[in-house]
Amino acid sequence: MSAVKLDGKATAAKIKADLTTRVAALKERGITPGLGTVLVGDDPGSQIYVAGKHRDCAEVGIASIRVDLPETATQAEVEAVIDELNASPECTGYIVQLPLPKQLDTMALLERMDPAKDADGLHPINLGRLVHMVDAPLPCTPNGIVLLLQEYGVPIKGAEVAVVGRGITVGRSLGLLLTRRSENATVTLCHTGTQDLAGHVRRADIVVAAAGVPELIKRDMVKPGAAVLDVGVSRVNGKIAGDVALDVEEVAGFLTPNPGGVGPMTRALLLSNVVEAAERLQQSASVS
Ligand SMILES: Nc1nc(=O)c2c([nH]1)NC[C@@H]1CN(c3ccc(C(=O)N[C@@H](CCC(=O)O)C(=O)O)cc3)C=[N+]21
Repeated sequence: MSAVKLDGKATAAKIKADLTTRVAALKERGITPGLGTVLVGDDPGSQIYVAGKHRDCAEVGIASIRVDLPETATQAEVEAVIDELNASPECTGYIVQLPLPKQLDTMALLERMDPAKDADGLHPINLGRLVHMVDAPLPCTPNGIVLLLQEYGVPIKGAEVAVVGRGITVGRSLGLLLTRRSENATVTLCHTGTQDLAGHVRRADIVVAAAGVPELIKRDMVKPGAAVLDVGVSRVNGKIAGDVALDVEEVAGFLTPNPGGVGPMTRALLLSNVVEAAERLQQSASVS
């Protein structure tokens, strides 16, 4: 047996085509969506991701504003950039690339952002709204994972889902998303303190591997026919190493390629958050 490919690249292209139309409509009404990125330091991986985000923006007609700070940047320096982006009418949404260098207080910086411009959906107010199950910009990777499953008709309602990894950007947020009434999945959130990882993964209809440990999910841990999503972006000898072993392909019913799976979806949903923020701006401008 071989798994159906959950093609994130193709699904992201469809999302971007829709966004291109909406961006054109916004521009006709005098609003140009603009994404800001704040990158601190010179981690090569982060440089690649940020460059990719600006390319994506150009592709759908979103303006972009790139702010790069040195590895040694102080809290006050990053705060000044955040204040500027909060105030800038050209910037309708922005992200602070994570992780930040150790000297910086990530939580204080996230809290300083205007939640209405939070393109990552990681501002504590917006994550709080997700906990409360009310409308808010959603974290991009979890949102992309749900849309990819829906695109391929993988049932979410009632499914047993093993999420491996409890990071804010993926695991923890995805648990919140999948357990909303509209998704109604049953989620087991596994982490480094989990006693029997293989046991939890084996019961799952959907496995999301977001631990950042190469080949953590092995073939004999996967229930035949399960949908497996690989969020791993570790680099081994310069090549992307996912959290899922390659031969999982032989037992899974659905599998994301990596690259070409979850990554492109994350990027498309970032653009979607920027467009939605601009559309809300346009709506509030037209009623007042
Ligand atoms: N505030 C913040 N928001 C983020 O969304 C965020 C972040 N910080 N820090 C780092 C992670 C990582 N991340 C990726 C996004 C796209 C790909 C992606 O598109 N990858 C391509 C391959 C690209 C390559 O070859 O390197 C693919 O999967 O096909 C990968 C990784 C977003 N992150």
